[in-house]
Amino acid sequence: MTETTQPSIVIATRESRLALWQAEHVKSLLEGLGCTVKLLGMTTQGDQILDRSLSKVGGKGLFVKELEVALQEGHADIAVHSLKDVPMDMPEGFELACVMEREDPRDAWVSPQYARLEDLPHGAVVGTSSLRRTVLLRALRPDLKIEPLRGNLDTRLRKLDEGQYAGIVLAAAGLKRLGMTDRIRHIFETNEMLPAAGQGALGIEICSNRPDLRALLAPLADSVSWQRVAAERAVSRAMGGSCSMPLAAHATIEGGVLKLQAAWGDPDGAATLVTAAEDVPAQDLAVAEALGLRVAHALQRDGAH
Ligand SMILES: NCc1[nH]cc(CCC(=O)O)c1CC(=O)O
Repeated sequence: MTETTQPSIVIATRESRLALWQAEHVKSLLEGLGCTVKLLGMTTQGDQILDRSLSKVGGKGLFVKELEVALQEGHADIAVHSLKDVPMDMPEGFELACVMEREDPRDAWVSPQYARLEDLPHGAVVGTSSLRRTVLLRALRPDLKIEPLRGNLDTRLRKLDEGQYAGIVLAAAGLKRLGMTDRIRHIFETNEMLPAAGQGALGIEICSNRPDLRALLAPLADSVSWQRVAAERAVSRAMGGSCSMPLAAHATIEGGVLKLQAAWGDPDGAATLVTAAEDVPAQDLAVAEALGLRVAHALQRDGAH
């Protein structure tokens, strides 16, 4: 009799509540495919450095480096990431094996007192450390005082509850995943606040020398989400994107049309935004990435740098 061994997978994950939820989510999907799955929790530099803004200390890579080392050394097989936190170009030897079905990509307004941004008194303090959210907030309400807010979701909500801010802006996806939709007062439409490339989407990273995992993970991929995110990430890549750049990119696929919008704001300048939008018939990842490049060039032509 032949014995079939079930694949056994170790997931490297950060230990914030959101990261653990995301890893557990992938774990249960993989178990549904017959795998045995364990989590390997770890702390990254991005989790430890909380007193400085990420754009100053080295950016997105800080949240993924330790996980990649665990993959490389064989302590884990896959890493689950919020794609928003994953650098545009993976380091040599690593790849994105799949992009999964996307949560709501939009930003949420969270405030105990004020239902809408419009309700804030003149000069109110709003918390965010995201340059993108800062320039977009400034475009909506130039009078607001934007102050830094770092830390995981629970830390940010605690700081809000301590009264340091009139309100804060967070990704709707994180709040929804953690069952905290009751904290959301308003979800910004994408024309009010254009989301970050990849926001709300999860990706699974593997070492490129593990084609077995590529095949195993294929059923978890969502083609529509992947094309949208590929277009958005191509804008960031072409702009030299890191989180020290105030850049927004958001794609949709409706009626077979891939539509991409992007915005760039001068971090030190006035409340003016450079925007660009284009669409193409949705086809594959290559078409999505080419669209991203065109939109990035349109931004650059109009003054983004
Ligand atoms: N930068 C932290 C981060 N990375 C991903 C999310 C939200 C979840 C997601 O985008 O999938 C968040 C929190 C936030 O921006 O409010």
